[in-house]
Amino acid sequence: MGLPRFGRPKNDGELSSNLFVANCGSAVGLSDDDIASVFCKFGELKGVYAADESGTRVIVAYVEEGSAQAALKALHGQSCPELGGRSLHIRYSVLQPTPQDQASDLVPVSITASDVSIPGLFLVHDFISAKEEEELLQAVDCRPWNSLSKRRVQHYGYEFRYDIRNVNTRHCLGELPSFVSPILDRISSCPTFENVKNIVLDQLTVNEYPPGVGLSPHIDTHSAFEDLIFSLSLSGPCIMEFRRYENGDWLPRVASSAVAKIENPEDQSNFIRRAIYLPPRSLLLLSGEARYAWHHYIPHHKIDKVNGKVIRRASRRVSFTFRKVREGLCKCEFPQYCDSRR
Ligand SMILES: O=C(O)CCC(=O)C(=O)O
Ligand SMILES: [Fe+2]
Repeated sequence: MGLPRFGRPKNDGELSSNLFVANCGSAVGLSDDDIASVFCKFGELKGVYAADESGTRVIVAYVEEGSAQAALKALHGQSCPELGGRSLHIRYSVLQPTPQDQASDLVPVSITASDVSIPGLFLVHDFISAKEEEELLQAVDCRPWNSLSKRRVQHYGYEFRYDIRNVNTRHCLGELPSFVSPILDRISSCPTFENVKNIVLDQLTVNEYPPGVGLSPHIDTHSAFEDLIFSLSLSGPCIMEFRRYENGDWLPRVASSAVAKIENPEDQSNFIRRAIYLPPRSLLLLSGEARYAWHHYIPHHKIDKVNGKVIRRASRRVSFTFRKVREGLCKCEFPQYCDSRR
């Protein structure tokens, strides 16, 4: 089972026993226990949960609505001395059904990219051997991991900043490590991928997902990265789902007005969905429409259903995502999803 999911109340003025609290969390050095020790003064707590992957937003869930009301009144907009003097932004939040979990059983999971039928999406099975997989895992395991709220990451080339969903192009961390050179060479000579020969991939994000942990729906920021995004899956399988929203929805992640939509993407206009199974050692390419116009995400499941077969997530999945940092504005054909056009 994934973590409980919360969203903005449907009606203004609707009370709830849960609070969405922004500006505190693990990314600013405050543990769930630190936060609980402040909020428990207003009533019995059910728990403190990460609201998203930012590490700066949490859900504080009370047993009683009155406790949430009292905490909101006392703490909203105030700087909180027990939490390092941080000024908390608080609103009500309601528990959502888990549409991602339920609906993923309804969307058929394709094994091949041609079955998914999204232009620009490619999948190559067995792109690397089991020995190469082992070597890549060993290489990253002897380097330091950065812990996010639910998964660990490593960045090479340029650091990816989750708060702005972008990279700092002025801060280059150096070349990509030599242990990925054979992979990069193979990508440039792989006949499945057109137009790749002249592209120098210069940013690598390594993600390590424990079982049951996925990734929220997102489009990699257009202005941050060029067209081709490669993701190599190692160690364990997962499914990746895709959503194409009718109206587009590029939103800056840092704007407070965007929070509800990010927290609860189901609130947005209608979307169509597809899914693909990503086995270990496969290489996925998102390009063109698949990269620019479809949200991709990994459901927070411990078990995936693929063609009626139950597939258990392994003790971890590690992915290597290779991208090319963009210089200048994005000029894609999908302005409704593009931050360069806002
Ligand atoms: O883990 C993956 O395969 C995808 C990662 C991803 O979408 C991202 O880092 O933007
Ligand atoms: Fe992504």
